[in-house]
Amino acid sequence: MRALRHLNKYFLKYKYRLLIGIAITIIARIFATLVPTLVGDSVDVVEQYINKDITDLSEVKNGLIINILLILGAVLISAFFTFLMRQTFIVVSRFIEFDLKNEVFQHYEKLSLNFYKKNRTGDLMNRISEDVSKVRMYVGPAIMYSVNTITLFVVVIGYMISIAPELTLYTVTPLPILSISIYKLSVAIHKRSTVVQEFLSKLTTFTQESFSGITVIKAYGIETQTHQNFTDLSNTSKDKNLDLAKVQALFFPLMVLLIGFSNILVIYIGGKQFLDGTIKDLGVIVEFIIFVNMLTWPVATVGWVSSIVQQAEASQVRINEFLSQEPEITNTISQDTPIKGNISFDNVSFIYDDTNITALKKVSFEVNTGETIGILGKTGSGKSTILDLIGRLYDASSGEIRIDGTPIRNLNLTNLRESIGYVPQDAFLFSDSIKNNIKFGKEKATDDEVYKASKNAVVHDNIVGFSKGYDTVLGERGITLSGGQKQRVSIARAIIKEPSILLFDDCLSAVDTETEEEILQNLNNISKDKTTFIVSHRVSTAKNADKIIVLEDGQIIQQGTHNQLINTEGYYKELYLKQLSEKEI
Ligand SMILES: Nc1ncnc2c1ncn2[C@@H]1O[C@H](COP(=O)(O)OP(=O)(O)OP(=O)(O)O)[C@@H](O)[C@H]1O
Repeated sequence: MRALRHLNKYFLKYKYRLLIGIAITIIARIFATLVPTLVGDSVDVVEQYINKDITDLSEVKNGLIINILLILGAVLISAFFTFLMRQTFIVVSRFIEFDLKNEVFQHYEKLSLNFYKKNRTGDLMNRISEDVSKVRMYVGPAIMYSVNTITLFVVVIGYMISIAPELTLYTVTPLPILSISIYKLSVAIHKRSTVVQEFLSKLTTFTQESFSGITVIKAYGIETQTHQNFTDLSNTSKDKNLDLAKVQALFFPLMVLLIGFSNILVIYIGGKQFLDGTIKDLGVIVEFIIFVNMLTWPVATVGWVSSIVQQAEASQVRINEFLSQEPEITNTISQDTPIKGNISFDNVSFIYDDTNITALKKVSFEVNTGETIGILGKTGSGKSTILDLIGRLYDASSGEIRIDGTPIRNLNLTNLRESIGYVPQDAFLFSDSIKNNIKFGKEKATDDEVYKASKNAVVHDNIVGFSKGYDTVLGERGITLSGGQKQRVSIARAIIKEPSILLFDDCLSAVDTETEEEILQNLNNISKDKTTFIVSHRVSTAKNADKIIVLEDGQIIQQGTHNQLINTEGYYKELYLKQLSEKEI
């Protein structure tokens, strides 16, 4: 139960609704317990007529009609309050489910990239949907049935003892057996449903990955193999589901068996006591039979509820496991720290802790506001890592990164991220309209601003060429756009933000050299008062930069301007000559 304590804050938040729910439940149960008493009274009236204690038939009829009307009234009132009971408890459970999902989602968002590398998307999705649903069963049905059972027990057993204590004892004896059996069954159900849950997780992950990577699957023609893998996985999942169904199938027969046993006891013991005169009225036996049936479901729910609580506990443990993860990168500075964009790296090294790869080794350089820096180097040399460190997606392992003279960790993280326009290597577009994808960089941007940014990113003409123009909705990952179009929409998204720092990570790789030239000219105008980083594999992209650094194995091996570097023997000159000859070809 320790993990479930996490939910106490929500119980506190909805305490008034819960208290009202408890009051409603008590009222509903009191009216429900009137029914057996009234049925018993009706039997007594008939018995008295048969025994000739009452001789007037119309008196019997009147008595019965009044009882029937009272029963109808009690049933209606009880039904109405039962409806309100469900409305209260189940509605609260839906509120808590909503709150918890939001809490988990917001926490996911705060967690650093390392967390996403260690945990699979399918697992993240399952904890926020399946696990939260299991927890809802605890905050809703489990609590509702517990309050219901306790109320019914106190009211019904109290009343039964008051009219026939010995018969009560015999009648309720099988009930704990029912409760324990249902509990044992529920534990077995829980064990099997945990396995079912694991397979559901695997199936979700498999499906999600298959359809995210559908292009690769189709391109390699491995649909049959993928389908076979899916079939194998879902076959195992089906077997586990069947195992579960077998145990679940025992639930109701077991209940019916034990109810039947209690009924036989009431009839046998009650009948004997009626014959020896311990029980005066036949109506008592009828009342008891109805009471036993009334108690059976609540007693069964004791076992069922304990299993729900166990499952909720297991799910909450999984949820808490993620909630307790501290974001590695946090905002510790509350005051605003406006950012101009003078950036310096001082002996910065960085090791990816999951792979232990040293991506940067003692890197030092400086860029000032208004300057553009080009970063070149072989693949895996650490170029993207430099950009990631500027956006504080990771913190440097050693050395110091300063922005406007302040160590990056001492800057307000929100201000820092707000002042960065980042275009990643792998442009990610959301399944939304092109316009909204661009406005993602500036939510309140006007249409004119969107057009201006698109024109600067040289993608406007492409967009207006689509039949729905800027309202064209992109598929998942923007698959309706070409690689170069995606990159340019992604550039428009960054520049519409008008940030003080622009980070372009090899984002012109899928664009032809002519368009690249046009974009670079536009960027030149836009970035006059900004600090711009251009990571590239092409000399043509970086040649106009104020400064160029060349990386190899995480170290700066060359730096200078284009003119300086083409006149110096080394990687840059070789690359330049190679790419120049390719262009001539
Ligand atoms: N998220 C990560 N987790 C672990 N290691 C990583 C991660 N990202 C990059 N690396 C490793 O760090 C090194 C530097 O990678 P980085 O992406 O910075 O290189 P790059 O120069 O941008 O390469 P490319 O030109 O191919 O984009 C590489 O050896 C890479 O394998």
